[in-house]
Amino acid sequence: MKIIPTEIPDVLLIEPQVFGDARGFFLESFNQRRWEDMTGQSVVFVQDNHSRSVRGVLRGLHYQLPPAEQGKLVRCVVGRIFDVAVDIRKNSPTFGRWVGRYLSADNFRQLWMPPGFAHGFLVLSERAEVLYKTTAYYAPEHDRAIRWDDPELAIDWPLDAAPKLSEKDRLAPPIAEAELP
Ligand SMILES: Cc1cn([C@H]2C[C@H](O)[C@@H](COP(=O)(O)OP(=O)(O)O[C@H]3O[C@@H](C)C(=O)[C@@H](O)[C@H]3O)O2)c(=O)[nH]c1=O
Repeated sequence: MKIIPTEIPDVLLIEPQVFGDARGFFLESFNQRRWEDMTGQSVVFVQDNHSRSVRGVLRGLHYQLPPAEQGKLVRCVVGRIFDVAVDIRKNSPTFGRWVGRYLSADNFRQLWMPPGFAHGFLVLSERAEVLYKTTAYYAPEHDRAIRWDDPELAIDWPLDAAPKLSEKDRLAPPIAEAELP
């Protein structure tokens, strides 16, 4: 497992070791002891999520307010996505900044964002299946969204057409009007 820092120190790109052979491949998608040794942080995941989306779907930017804030470890096991983490911690020196990385079934990369980040992704393949572990349970009453195309965030989504959004995401406010953690 390799940990690659990003422009935002708390957001990490993770490359698991992949053991390929004539049958296919094997990898450890998460190993708590190795994670703690390599990041120096302890983490407890309580929920695993799995979504499938078609090309052009954009889910996000989502987060949960305290006491239900979620750290997320995200990977894409079918297809390819552009995955984004936005720092929405009001007192953070990187508040409002974002990290975007391509995650795919071919590169096996994972993106880690701690609690205090909004998360979203754009699907770049015909279909994509995204799996992510979270450090807190889903809590609909604390669930919030920020608009994906907020000019203040200026996320450089690799889009060639208008994205397909949920109703909730279409109506999401800009960060300046959002209730933040
Ligand atoms: C997120 C979530 C949704 N649901 C239900 C609620 C709803 O009926 C249905 C679809 O929910 P949503 O429209 O919120 O799903 P989605 O737009 O995929 O929401 C997800 O987006 C990505 C970007 C994230 O980071 C996640 O944390 C989550 O917010 O699934 C759960 O039961 N548990 C969950 O953890």
